Amino acid sequence: MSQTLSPDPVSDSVATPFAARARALTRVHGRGEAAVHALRGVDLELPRGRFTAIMGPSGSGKSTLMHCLAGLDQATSGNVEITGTDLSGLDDDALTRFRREQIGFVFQSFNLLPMLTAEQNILLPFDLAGRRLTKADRTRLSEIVEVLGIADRLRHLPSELSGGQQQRVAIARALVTSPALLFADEPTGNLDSEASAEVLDFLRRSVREFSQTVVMVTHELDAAAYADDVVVLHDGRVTTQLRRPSAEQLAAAVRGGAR
Ligand SMILES: Nc1ncnc2c1ncn2[C@@H]1O[C@H](COP(=O)(O)OP(=O)(O)OP(=O)(O)O)[C@@H](O)[C@H]1O
Repeated sequence: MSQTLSPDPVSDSVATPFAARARALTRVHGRGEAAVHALRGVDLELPRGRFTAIMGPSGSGKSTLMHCLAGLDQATSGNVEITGTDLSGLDDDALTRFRREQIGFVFQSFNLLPMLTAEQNILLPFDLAGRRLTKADRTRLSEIVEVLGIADRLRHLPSELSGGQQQRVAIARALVTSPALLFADEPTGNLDSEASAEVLDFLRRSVREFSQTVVMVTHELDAAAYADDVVVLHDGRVTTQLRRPSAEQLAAAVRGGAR
């Protein structure tokens, strides 16, 4: 496919070079003897327009970190800034609105609504926001579905699509509103290797071709190899940050454990 997506302006790109920033982030689940320290003081800066993978063993805090960064979970202490906005300063309604406008999500289980067509699923964020589609939105939609190779599947229900196609619909839904950040939680966990490669390749293209910022949680070394940066967690702490690591560096960092 030769088509490229046109860049969207990022509103305050001059003001903050980081799409997301966490400072001294802690998250404790439960209390007293049952308390689980899922994050133990995470400092992290995620630059705009890059593809970052978050890796680490099971239970190391990857999902908790992603949920705190995305405003789906509240940190016990510390703070998260997304495009310069401190999430702790927002009340519930403002946080919901902020998430809807600034953040896209892709989940392992696709999370498409089964009774809606692919196109209706992709346009759901506009319905939820009570927003009518502009001409520019329509143009962006056509570009995205063309690049994702699902233009001829828009009238189909999710049950009529393969797993890879369903995940591409989910990615289109996450991208259609031009979010400042796209979070992907094990996006290839339910896909075979061919469909995984397609999905990862598209996530990478969305970063290269229209400056999307993507943060992906994965435990697969092959998936992390598509990222520009890799953040490795062990026991609730960032133990390593790597820029375009080799497969060997990556494997060693994930095996490595806390230092
Ligand atoms: N709601 C919760 N209540 C209690 N403990 C929790 C809760 N959510 C997560 N935890 C604990 O926090 C720690 C970090 O969990 P988290 O799901 O963030 O890790 P993860 O690296 O994403 O793991 P996995 O790769 O298995 O999904 C784990 O010990 C987990 O059991």
